[in-house]
Amino acid sequence: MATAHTTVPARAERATAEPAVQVRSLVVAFGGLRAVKGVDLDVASGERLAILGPNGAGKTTLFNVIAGDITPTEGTVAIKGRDCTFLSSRHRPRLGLARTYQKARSFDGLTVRENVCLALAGHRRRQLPLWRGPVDRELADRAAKVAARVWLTDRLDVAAGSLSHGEKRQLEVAMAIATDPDVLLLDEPASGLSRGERERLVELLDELAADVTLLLIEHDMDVAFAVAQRVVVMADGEVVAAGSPDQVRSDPTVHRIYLGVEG
Ligand SMILES: Nc1ncnc2c1ncn2[C@@H]1O[C@H](COP(=O)(O)OP(=O)(O)OP(=O)(O)O)[C@@H](O)[C@H]1O
Repeated sequence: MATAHTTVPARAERATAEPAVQVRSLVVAFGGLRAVKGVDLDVASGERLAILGPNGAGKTTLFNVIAGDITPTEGTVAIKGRDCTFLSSRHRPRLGLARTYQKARSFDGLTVRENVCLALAGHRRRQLPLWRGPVDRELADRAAKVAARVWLTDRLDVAAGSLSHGEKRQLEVAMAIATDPDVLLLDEPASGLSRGERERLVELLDELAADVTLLLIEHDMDVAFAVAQRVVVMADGEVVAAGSPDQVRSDPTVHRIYLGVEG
C-alpha cells in the first residue's frame, strides 16, 4: 500500500499559528436544559483532539455548534480566526470544515462512487446531476481516488444501502475527506465497528495530512487514545479534564466521572 506521504496531498501551507477552532464561553440551552454550560476550547491548526464523556455530556451539541447546525444561546465560535457563530452549516465547508454524523448521511440508493461524487460536487457548488446519469469522468476518477483512501475501491459500484456497517462508516469518512477539509469533525466514527475495522479507522486517521485539524468524539477509548494528541473530557455540559492521553488516563476526576461510569 502507498504511504501517507504519497496518498495525501501536501498542504503544509495551510497550517497557521491561529487556532483552527476557538470556542468561547459557549452555552447551549434546550428550553430549561443547559446541554453546554460555558465551554472554552482552542484547537490548534493540525491538532488531533478527542472529546470524551459519558452519554448526555454535551459532546454532540458542542460539535453541532462548531459545525453550524445549532446557534448557541451564548458565546462565540471562530474557525481559522473568523467569527462564524451565526454562520449556517451550509456555508462552513467554504471555510474548510467538514463533519460526519452519528447516523450515516449517505444515500442508500446511490453507489459508493455516486455518494462520493455528490460530496465532491457539493464542495464545488455545482448543480447536482440528480442523478443516475453518466457521472462526469473527471469527477468519477476523483471519487475513485477518495474511495481508495478508505479501502472502498472494490465497492465503488455497490449501492450504499448494501454496504456493511463498517463500510458505511468508511463511506461517511470518505464523503467528509472528499472536500479536502482543513478541519474535520468526526462524531463517533468507530461506533459499531469490528476490531479490525477500528484498526483500519485508526490507520486512516493517522494517514490524514499533518495539517488537517481533527476533532473526534469517540466512546472507544482505544481509538480515541490512539488517534488523539490531546483529550478533552466533558461531563454534564462542562469540560472536566483536558490533557495528553496519558494525563487524562490517570486523572482521578476522569476515573470518577467518566471511566467509572463506563466501567
Ligand atoms: N435538540 C435537542 N433538544 C433537546 N435536548 C437536546 C437536544 N439535543 C441534545 N439534547 C440534550 O442535551 C444533552 C446533551 O446531549 P448531547 O447529544 O450533546 O450529548 P453527548 O455527550 O453527545 O451524548 P452521546 O454520547 O449520548 O451522544 C442531553 O441531555 C440531550 O438529551
